[in-house]
Amino acid sequence: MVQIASHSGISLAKFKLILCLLCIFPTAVLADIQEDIRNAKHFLLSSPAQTIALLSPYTLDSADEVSASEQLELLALLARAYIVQSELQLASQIIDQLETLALEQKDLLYQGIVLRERGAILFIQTQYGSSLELYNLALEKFQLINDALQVGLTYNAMAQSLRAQLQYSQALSFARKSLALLRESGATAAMADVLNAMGVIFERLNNLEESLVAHSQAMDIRRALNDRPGLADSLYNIGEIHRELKDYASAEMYLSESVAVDRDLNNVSNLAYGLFKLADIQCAQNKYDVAKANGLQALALFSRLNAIENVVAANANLVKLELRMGTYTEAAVFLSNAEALLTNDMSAELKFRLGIYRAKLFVAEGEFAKAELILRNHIAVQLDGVNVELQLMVYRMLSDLLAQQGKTKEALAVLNAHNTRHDKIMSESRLQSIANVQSSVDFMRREQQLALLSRDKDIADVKESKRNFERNTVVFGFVVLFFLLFTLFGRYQSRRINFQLKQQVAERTAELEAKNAELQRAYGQLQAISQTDLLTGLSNRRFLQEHIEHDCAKSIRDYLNWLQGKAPVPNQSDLLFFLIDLDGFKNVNDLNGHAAGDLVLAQMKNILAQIFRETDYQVRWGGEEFLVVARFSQRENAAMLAERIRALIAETEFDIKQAKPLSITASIGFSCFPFFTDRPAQYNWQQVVDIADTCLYAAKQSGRNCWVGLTGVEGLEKVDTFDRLFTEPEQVIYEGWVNLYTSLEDPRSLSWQVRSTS
Ligand SMILES: Nc1nc2c(ncn2[C@@H]2O[C@H](COP(=O)(O)OP(=O)(O)OP(=O)(O)O)[C@@H](O)[C@H]2O)c(=O)[nH]1
Repeated sequence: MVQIASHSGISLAKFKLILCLLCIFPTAVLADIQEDIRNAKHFLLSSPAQTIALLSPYTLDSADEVSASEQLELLALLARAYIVQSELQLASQIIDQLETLALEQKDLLYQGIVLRERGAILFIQTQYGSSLELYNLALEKFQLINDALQVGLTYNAMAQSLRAQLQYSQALSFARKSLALLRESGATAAMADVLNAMGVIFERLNNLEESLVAHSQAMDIRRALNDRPGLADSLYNIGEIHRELKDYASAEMYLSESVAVDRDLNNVSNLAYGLFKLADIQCAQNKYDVAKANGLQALALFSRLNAIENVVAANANLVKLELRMGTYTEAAVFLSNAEALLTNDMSAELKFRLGIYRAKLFVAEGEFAKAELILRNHIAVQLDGVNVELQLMVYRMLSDLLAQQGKTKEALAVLNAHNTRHDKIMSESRLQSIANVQSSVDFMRREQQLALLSRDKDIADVKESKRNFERNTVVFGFVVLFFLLFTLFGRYQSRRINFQLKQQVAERTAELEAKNAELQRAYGQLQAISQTDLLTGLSNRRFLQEHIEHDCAKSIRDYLNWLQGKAPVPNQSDLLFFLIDLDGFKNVNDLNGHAAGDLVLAQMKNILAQIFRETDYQVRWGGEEFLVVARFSQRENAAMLAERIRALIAETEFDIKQAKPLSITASIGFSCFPFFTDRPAQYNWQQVVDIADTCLYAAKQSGRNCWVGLTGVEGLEKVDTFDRLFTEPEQVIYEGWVNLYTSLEDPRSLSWQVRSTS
């Protein structure tokens, strides 16, 4: 199965080219390295020589453009390739380089790989215990970096080591762990290798059915991956199991396919082994012709490969075949060929077998003594490593031979020796079992140590996660605090904005209210202006018309309440209407100028203010005529007020901005609303003004500087005398419909103007 490694000419040329490119195009070199590593991996199992050829140039000192990680990867690949090729010395040298670099780089992965590959070398050197220790150390490294794939691969290596130490159940347990991890890592090809190893272990445990299952699973994977060399291996292994199960037909079928694949692959070595086994199986089925043909082909191939021991073994099988066929001459030829090539360093069992065949031939030829000598030598040597069955068979052959010669006693002695040997072998087997148990205990102890390590790691992990939790809690706390502060800040901002907004709204509202008030004021002013006489500052007619109706209504209400018995006699419910007209005003203008007349008129406000309340209506009724309404007063006060007006005007010295002040008099006519207190709504306020006006006229007619007033008399028949007041006032006064008031000493001197009704 081993191929001879050689550096191909192409690779060396490539190496030189790389050295050139290293100086000129470092990036191109890097690309080449990557490609070479990829190709090297590809060839690793099918053609490790190719892997070595591709990667060796990079291990030289001059190749310093190679990065540390690439150097680690290619050294590991190279080491593996040398191990596959069984070039253990070279492999060790590469592993030393790999170790130096891995330690330098503090790279746990490659430190683990170094340990595992050293373990692999020890395994090949059959130092299984030591290899297992190294695998354990490698395992620790891979567990530290939590690399499931590498742990899986290492478990498989450990399984093989344990299998070699005949600790099959432990081996199986590791193989299963390996399988689970590799499945988890998706390393399908490696899984096939483990299944293959499991198949072998089951075979050793004599659990051939399980072995078949494992090998079949490996075969399925390899078929799916189109791994032809792997498929050939699986087919070979399955064939072997069937052979052990003595299901030769199936064994023949699988081995035939294995042979076909190897023939396709031109894998001469494997083909030779396949044909060798196939021949043996066909021999067991008594298919001597095909068996011989295949056996001869195997012999030819082994010869071509110069695999001398295998050539001897192939000859030995042909001897067995010929012996079974009874063709002793051919058997003798093959046996002579084998014996001619046999050397001391060859397998003890092979030598043993050849001895047995030679003895058989001697027996066939009647050369009993020679046969006996060989058999006795075989018994004396009792070679280790020789198949037990073969060893015991020698006893039986010798016993038979002696019995055949009538040497019954000796035959019995040999049989006894056979039994002793049998017992010894059994006892050795027991000792081996004890050794296995001891080894198992050692393993268990190691596993316990691993479990402790793992527990310590778990505790450390828990502590770490506690620390992480605490740290995360603090971080979380900060995050929460941040959000809290953020929310509070948001609220503060929102409140601030709201406050500003409220403030702005309040300001705007205040502004609006101020504007409104201003507007109201302006409107009031406008209204006041529109209802004020500009010259005198007194109200105008419009003002009176606006307000007087409301007062009249109240007055009427008050009197009606009294009349209806709802209230006592009203004493503050009369509206006293005074019409004041300046006397001879035309003369004022004429004599002093219009401006002087204006000055006189303007000073009337001050005079009226001295007599009337602010709430009374003081109106410039027109020209030099004024109307004053004393509101909610008593009609009994009217005459007194009229007199006060007259007197004050008469005694006032009007400043007309001339040398001398001006004196003037006024005539006053007055009346009251309601005119009749017991029929308050009979005359409206305009009618009352008309009555006052007729009174004023009478005062004018009666000499001026005096006053005249008329009020209705209550308790009379409700007769309308209004028109008559203008047409025949004196008659009405006389009839007693009205009360007459005047400042004239003799009311009879009053001169009434009589108007016609229209
Ligand atoms: N300076 C001035 N004179 C005015 C104003 N309004 C009216 N007059 C004048 O007042 C005078 C009123 O004259 P008349 O109606 O004849 O009455 P009088 O001269 O006062 O005579 P009697 O009323 O009969 O006493 C007119 O000459 C008008 O021009 C005014 O606002 N300013």
